[in-house]
Amino acid sequence: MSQTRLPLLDLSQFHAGGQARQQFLQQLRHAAREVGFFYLAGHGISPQLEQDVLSVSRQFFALPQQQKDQVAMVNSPHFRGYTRVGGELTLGKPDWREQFDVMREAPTVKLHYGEQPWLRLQGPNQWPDALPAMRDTILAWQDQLTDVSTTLLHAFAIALEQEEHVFDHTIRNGPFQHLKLIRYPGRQPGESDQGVGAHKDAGYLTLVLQGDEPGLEVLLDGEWVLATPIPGTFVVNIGELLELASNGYLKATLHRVVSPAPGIARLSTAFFMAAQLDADVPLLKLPPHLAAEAKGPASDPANPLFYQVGRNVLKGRLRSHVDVADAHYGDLEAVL
Ligand SMILES: O=C(O)CCC(=O)C(=O)O
Ligand SMILES: [Fe+2]
Repeated sequence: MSQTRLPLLDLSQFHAGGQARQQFLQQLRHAAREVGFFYLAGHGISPQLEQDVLSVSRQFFALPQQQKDQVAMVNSPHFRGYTRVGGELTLGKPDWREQFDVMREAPTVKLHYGEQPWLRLQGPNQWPDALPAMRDTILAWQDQLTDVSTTLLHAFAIALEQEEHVFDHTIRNGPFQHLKLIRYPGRQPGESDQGVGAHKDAGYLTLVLQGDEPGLEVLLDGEWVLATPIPGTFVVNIGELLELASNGYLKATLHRVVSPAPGIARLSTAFFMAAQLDADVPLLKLPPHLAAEAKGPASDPANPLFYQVGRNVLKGRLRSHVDVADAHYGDLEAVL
């Protein structure tokens, strides 16, 4: 495994304008095209909020198992709440991490016959009674990460020589937000080291906050490269929606997390932003010099992407959380 650094970009250069902005856009295009991953500094999110999020996450995972299970995801048709170690699958194998999933806080939609099944993704989050401050901290975090992701989406549009607001109609009613608080326990001898198996993310963009422990690895030119945590930065990666929108010009890159050594736990938060559920993936008209390099998205025949965002998101959720699928979507699995 290599220790090579991923590119590091500074978002304050984008806001500064002039030469600094041009340099940022050039670096962004290069990082997203060649690597699919980069560190982001200068994002403007307060270090205090970051500490509060990691602290509430630590407190949550330290709760007695029975209290965590009170907010188990299997209670929620909206895929919100707690998943035990081994409860989520990647490539059909259990991931050795426990996690707490949050999305946009919304009322439940009453589904009528013939309506789109992905409407059922909308609804309330679950929150543990034991941590009354958790809700406000985590929702503030989700909102701030949404703002940073939206700024990045504008920057991507410009970097691809599009109108800055070319993606806005796909997030106008509120992009699809999905936040995970994650804890990777140290592996015991003989146990699997699949913290999370090799995968690409499905949305537009992902922002990962790593605590102090390394573990996130990125596949570059056939080699797993460690994304060493850098304080004050997020790791940003391109998801399959941006790859699809740019006809493969931008790259969604495989990555994984290797479990920490025995006795060490790794904390992270991952925020995935996609287009709103009722959107279709926008297909950009690239200028000829960029289009010449856009060879189509690298799709996995075993897991075809749908251009309809809600359908794509629901398919991903059903594959990852089989218990939720069985409990709440038994009637739909054949359709998807
Ligand atoms: O925990 C991390 O560092 C990354 C997690 C990840 O890639 C994911 O959940 O999609
Ligand atoms: Fe990921």
